[in-house]
Amino acid sequence: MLTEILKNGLIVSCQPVPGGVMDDSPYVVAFALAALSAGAAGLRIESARYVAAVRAATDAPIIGLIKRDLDDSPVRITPFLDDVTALADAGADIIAFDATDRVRPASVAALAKAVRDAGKLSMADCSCVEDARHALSVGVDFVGSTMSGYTGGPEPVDPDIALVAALRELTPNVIAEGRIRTPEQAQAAARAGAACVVVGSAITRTEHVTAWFREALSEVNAPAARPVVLAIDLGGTKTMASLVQDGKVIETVSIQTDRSGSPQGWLDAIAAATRDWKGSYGAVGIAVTGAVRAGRWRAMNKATLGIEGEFALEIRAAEIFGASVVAANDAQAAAWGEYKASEDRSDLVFITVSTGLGGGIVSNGTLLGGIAGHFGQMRDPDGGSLPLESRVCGPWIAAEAERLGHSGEPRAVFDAAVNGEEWAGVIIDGVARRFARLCCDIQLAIDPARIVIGGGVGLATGFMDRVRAEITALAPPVMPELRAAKLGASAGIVGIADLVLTHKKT
Ligand SMILES: CC(=O)N[C@H](C=O)[C@@H](O)[C@H](O)[C@H](O)COP(=O)(O)O
Repeated sequence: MLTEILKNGLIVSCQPVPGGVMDDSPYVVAFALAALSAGAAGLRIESARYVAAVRAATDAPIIGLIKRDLDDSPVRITPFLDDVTALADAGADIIAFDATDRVRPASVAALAKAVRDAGKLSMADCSCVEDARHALSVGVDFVGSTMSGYTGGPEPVDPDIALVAALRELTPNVIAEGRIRTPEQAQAAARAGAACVVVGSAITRTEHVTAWFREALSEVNAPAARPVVLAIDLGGTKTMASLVQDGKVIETVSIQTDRSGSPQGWLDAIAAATRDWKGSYGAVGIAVTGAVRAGRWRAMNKATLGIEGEFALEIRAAEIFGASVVAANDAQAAAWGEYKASEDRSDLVFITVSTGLGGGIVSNGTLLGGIAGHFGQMRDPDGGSLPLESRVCGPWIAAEAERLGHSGEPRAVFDAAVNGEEWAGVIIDGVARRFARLCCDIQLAIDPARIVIGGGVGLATGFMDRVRAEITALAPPVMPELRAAKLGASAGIVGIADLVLTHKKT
């Protein structure tokens, strides 16, 4: 009977802004009667007090709920069994309760039973299909999309029509609810299979509707702001986060990367360090050590940063930062930064040599994604099973120096080489020779117009000259054109910030 009345109907949720000027019985009753006079099929009313007041004014179907803010549970909508009784006594026909899978004082099954025992119908406010499946298995009468978008992460703007459609696969008793703000969205929900549609804020929260219009108007008059990007460079020892606008770094924070931590922990730490910037950026770019493919991150060398399996970096970061996210390998991002920093639009290979050896390739104006440019993982013909980067990096220079009884500081080894100390020259030349071979191989494989070199070792005094000398000695068919990187440590930050705006997903 009730199901028939509500079929294809509009339910108006009359929930004033808590503590607002309309948060009083006469307003709630007036909203309810006004909605019914215009053809609403039912009402959704919060609190036993307001349910009783509306029930005294109309016989129309009422979905009742009680909202509570609990210390020990995130569940807000009708958390207690006593709430069910209070709503039933106040005259609700349908009793709605949160049916999400979270820490809660009363189980979904117990609430459904309490509603049944009170002789009322139940509505499970769900956030996903699993919530609904469970709620139906314990005998609820209606499932609603009410909680979609409210169980963590940023609040979406649009209604979850896909969830409505998915709920319809489980039962015909689907109520679409949440962020339905236009007649077109209500139609979309009905077309997706909703038996009835709840509209709240758009009809009965004057403050919200006013703010929507005010914000829309202020956008028209605001000067065309250049987008600000939160750019993050997550490395094996240090993580940098900057606000970047128009290729310029506005502000930067730096934190240690907790190497024993996890990707989720690293993102949480960045979110905490950049908390004050929330709201001042519109998109997020993350450059990471390791490989990124289709937004998913995995380690290439677990010694640099250990990640178990694959991590859904773009999706998780979007949840945490509340903005769209583009992720890329750090050296690829730096390659893109160097490409954009120069006027030259010819193909470029970027190689960075520091604690490891990484790189990126820009071909035909496009940054190649996936593992393209992971030169450090290529085989060293004289290095046995070790990857090339284990003998073309700062730590190897330091280890060799120590083995020969000298200071294990790469910079000191370079200084000694510049000063003509033979032991140091031998170490650096060994690195330069392997690096020169790599450059010649890259030239044969990709034939870039230039190879841009960065990193603490790559840009150390005298290194590029030694590499050029080694290349000349190899007499390759085409001489690679070596150039020094321009951006230094900010290349990754600037590059990923630009990738975000050009949406160059890797
Ligand atoms: C998540 C939650 O607590 N939702 C509550 C449920 O009763 C209300 O605050 C919403 O106003 C109601 O769901 C209608 O949605 P909208 O106001 O977006 O049309």
